[in-house]
Amino acid sequence: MSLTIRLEDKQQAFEELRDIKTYLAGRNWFPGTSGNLSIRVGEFTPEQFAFAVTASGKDKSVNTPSDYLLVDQSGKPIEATGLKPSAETLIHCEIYRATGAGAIFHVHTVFNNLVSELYGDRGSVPIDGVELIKAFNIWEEEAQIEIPIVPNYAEIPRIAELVEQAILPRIPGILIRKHGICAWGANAFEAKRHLEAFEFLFEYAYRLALLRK
Ligand SMILES: CSCCC(=O)C(=O)COP(=O)(O)O
Ligand SMILES: [Zn+2]
Repeated sequence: MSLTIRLEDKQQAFEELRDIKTYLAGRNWFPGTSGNLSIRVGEFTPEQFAFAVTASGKDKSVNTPSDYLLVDQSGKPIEATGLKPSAETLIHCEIYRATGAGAIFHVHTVFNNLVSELYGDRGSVPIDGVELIKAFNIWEEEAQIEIPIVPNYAEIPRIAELVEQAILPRIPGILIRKHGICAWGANAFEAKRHLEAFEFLFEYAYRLALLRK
């Protein structure tokens, strides 16, 4: 069966990507062309879906007419284009397949890199009782969560194959060690809320570790 994407759905996804890219660039969360964003478009089954993704290597603090393209569940472009999908598209493919999410945002920040190294050997970042855990729809008092960390490899398929096992049911994100965070949600609004909450919690975890030293 072939994928049919409505023009208006594609345009809406590209507009939403531009808006969130502009906002995150304003927070300086795309240093050195790092980071990538995607929004799923159309019907979803784990075997077949499509998403709009940022093109590889672009300066994400600049908006141009050629910043996004549509790819399928294997990360292959589904329209004729001279653009290359993000080098990390396969990671997005695996997250969509495993979670059915509607949007995935990946950023490199100093705090997410620091905590991924601080807790890298442990395999997850522990967060204990911080109010902002509620941004993940976890409402219990003094909730304790673990944010999973996967190793960083030069070959993206090696990272992608670790994603499914690493994902924890209540936690809408994974850290790639000394690389960055992929956060997701049912839509762009939720993925942004999750990303901001993760970054707050990473700064908190880093500063708390320093205070306790
Ligand atoms: C310059 S950062 C190295 C690649 C990376 O980790 C990243 O997030 C950006 O890659 P893309 O291909 O999506 O531009
Ligand atoms: Zn990256």
